[in-house]
Amino acid sequence: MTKQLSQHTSATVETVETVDDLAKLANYSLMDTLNSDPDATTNGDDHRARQVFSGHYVPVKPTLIENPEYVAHSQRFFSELGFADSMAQSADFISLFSGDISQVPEPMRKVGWACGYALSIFGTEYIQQCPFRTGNGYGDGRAVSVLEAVIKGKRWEMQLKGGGRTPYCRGADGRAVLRSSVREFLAQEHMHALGVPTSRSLSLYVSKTETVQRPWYSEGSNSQDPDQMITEAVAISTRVASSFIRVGQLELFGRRARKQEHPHAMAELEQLMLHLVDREYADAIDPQLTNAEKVLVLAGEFRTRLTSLVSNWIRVGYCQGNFNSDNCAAGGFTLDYGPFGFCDVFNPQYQPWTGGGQHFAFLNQGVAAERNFLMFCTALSPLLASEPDYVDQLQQLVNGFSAEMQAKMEQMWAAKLGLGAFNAALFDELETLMLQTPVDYTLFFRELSALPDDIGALKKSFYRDLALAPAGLEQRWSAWLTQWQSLLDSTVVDSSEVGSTGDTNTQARSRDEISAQMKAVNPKYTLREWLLVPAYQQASVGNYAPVRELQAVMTQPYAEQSQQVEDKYYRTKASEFFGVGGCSHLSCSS
Ligand SMILES: Nc1ncnc2c1ncn2[C@@H]1O[C@H](COP(=O)(O)OP(=O)(O)OP(=O)(O)O)[C@@H](O)[C@H]1O
Ligand SMILES: [Mg+2]
Repeated sequence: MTKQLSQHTSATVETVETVDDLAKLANYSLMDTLNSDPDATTNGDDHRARQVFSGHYVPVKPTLIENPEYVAHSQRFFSELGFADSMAQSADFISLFSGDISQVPEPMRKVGWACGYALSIFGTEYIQQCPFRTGNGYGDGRAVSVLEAVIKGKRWEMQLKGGGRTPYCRGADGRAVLRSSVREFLAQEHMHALGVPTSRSLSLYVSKTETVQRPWYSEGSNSQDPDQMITEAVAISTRVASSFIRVGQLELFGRRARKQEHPHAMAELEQLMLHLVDREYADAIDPQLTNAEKVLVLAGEFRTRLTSLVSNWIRVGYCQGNFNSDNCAAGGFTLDYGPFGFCDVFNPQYQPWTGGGQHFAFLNQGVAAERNFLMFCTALSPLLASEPDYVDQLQQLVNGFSAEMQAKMEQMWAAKLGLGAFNAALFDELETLMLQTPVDYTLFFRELSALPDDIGALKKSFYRDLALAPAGLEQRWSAWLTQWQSLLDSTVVDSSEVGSTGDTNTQARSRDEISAQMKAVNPKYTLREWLLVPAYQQASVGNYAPVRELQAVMTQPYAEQSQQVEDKYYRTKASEFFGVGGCSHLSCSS
């Protein structure tokens, strides 16, 4: 069954100026090394919702959006890839990334692929979401990968979101609307600029003529659920990552292997594991190891990445909202910006998605990650069936997750506070004060990063006038600040811990250094929902300037930027936005 891993034989192209240049870099490792659904047509024309019983992928042709119009591309990512900016508005590039791959030059292929995956919610296996009640009809319902390329020595997979129906569409339209595409497009590049691992944004095109209906909120509605159907333009955003393998995908193959659903089930699980190692963990896993050894190292590496991912999310105020196993990338980066949100008010229970439940709330994300890690290990455990010692070691990794998560969280809080070590008493009092006041999470930590002498400057982040707050709150804030200042003064920090200089010498820091270190971990600008709403609303009437302005601001989230930018974007959430559907909470994201 195992096919030869494809070699990185693509040509080297310094600057990619045309789709012809890009085609020269094509190198399809997934299609060439993994198994295609044996029931699928090879031309990818079969878009019916159906069960897919085996194979790692289904060949699928995307369905183009009619009359595509350029909305935005990521200049930064283009530059990292060596792509000429002009390409984003060239006819052949627009065609390709708005879903028409019928004309792509060789060796690019005129067929893309979609993958099946399973779903677990907070550690419970589900098959109910599959229309056939088997799990065989669930997967990329509207995500279609169209290219893999080795660019500057690194392999990238390019995936259209909203690229039309696939066999996993479950009767839905396979489309994404402009609103959700703008959100995901901006969020991915913002997250990258925040220093948090993520899939990246390449491009965003909207159809000038094709629309679909979606439930949504009427203007100013306070309803939890959408109260009307609206007509929205369809769009295709292209996201790019080293792979799109999800924990849920390993689970689909793990479940099949566990239940011996077909003769190749175990081999397919093993192939997928090796493919994951090749795509995401090649630097960390010695190819000479046995497969069972690889599984253990893989799990340890994934645990390290996942715990650091979640502590980073919390550092920047991000709540994924729907952290199911199928939205958890096995490479340990952020994937699927659906009902996500960047918090305004600090609230451990913050959860923008009305359907999400508290288990995916802001400060519960570490526990949700632990459940996904458990499902990751459960999925791989059939590969250790003949190695009881290894099963035990895998279990140890699961048992140790929460301690590693806790350690990463403490490191992160210490860095946000400019301290070399976590101080539980100081943090507990701060958390209580932040909740009681309440405070704006981003503004608070950024103001603190200026090392204020008194609490005056911090009040910019308070959602309540302390004069109207319970007696004693102001004094407690002052006492907290004094205690923090004295810890700061007495602290020496290993500068490598905050990731700024790489210098491992322990040294005393000047106030300027402390402030600079804090500003490097406490962003000034985050992509709050009330900033996104006007941007996608304007985009829906053909004005893309606000999207591009937001993109420019949010791709430099730690920079001070101009006074004008500060006045507009460095603010607490206005009172009229609280409780508003589509702004303070969301139901669906598609
Ligand atoms: N309009 C649609 N047509 C077909 N399938 C859809 C549509 N919207 C969502 N799905 C599928 O439903 C499942 C759950 O949706 P979810 O909101 O997690 O995904 P998504 O945002 O489309 O996906 P992704 O995880 O790929 O970013 C996914 O498998 C997705 O492909
Ligand atoms: Mg998803």
